[in-house]
Amino acid sequence: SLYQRLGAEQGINAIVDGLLYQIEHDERIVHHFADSDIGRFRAMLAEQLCDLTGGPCQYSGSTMQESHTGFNITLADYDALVEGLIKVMQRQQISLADQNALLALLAPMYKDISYR
Ligand code: HEM
Repeated sequence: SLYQRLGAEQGINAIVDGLLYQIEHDERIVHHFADSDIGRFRAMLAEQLCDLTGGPCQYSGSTMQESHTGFNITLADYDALVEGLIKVMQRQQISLADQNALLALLAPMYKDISYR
C-alpha cells in the first residue's frame, strides 16, 4: 500500500512532524493555527493520512468541512501548505510517484477545506 511505501507509522509521523515545522515557519499560513491545539492537529492528521493511504487506522477526527470552518482558507493558503508537504516528502526521499499519489488523495478535500 501507499502507507507502506511512505514508511508506515514512522514515515507518516515524520511527514506530519516535517509539515508542522514547515507550517510553523511559513508566515503565509501560520496565523491560521494561532488558537489551535497542535497536539490534536498532529495526531488527527497522522491518523487521517494513515487511513487514506491504506494503513491500519480509522480517522476519528472532525470532517474536513467542520474543522476548517471559520478560517476562510484560500487557494493560496492551500498551495502554501502543499508546497511545504512536497518539500518534506522530497527531503524524505519519497518517490515522485508516491508523492503524487498522496497529493491526489488530498486534492479532492480542497472543496471542503476552502472558503468556509
Ligand atoms: C489537504 C489538506 C489538508 C488536510 C488533509 C487537513 C487536515 C486536517 C485535520 C485532520 C485536522 C484536524 C481535525 C480535527 O481536529 O478533528 C485539521 C485541522 C486544521 N486545519 Fe487542516 N487540513 C488541510 C489543509 C489545511 C490548510 C490549507 C490550512 C490552512 C492553511 C489548514 C488549517 C487547519 C487548522 C487551522 C486546523 C485546526 C482547527 C482547530 O483549531 O480546531 N488545513 N486539518
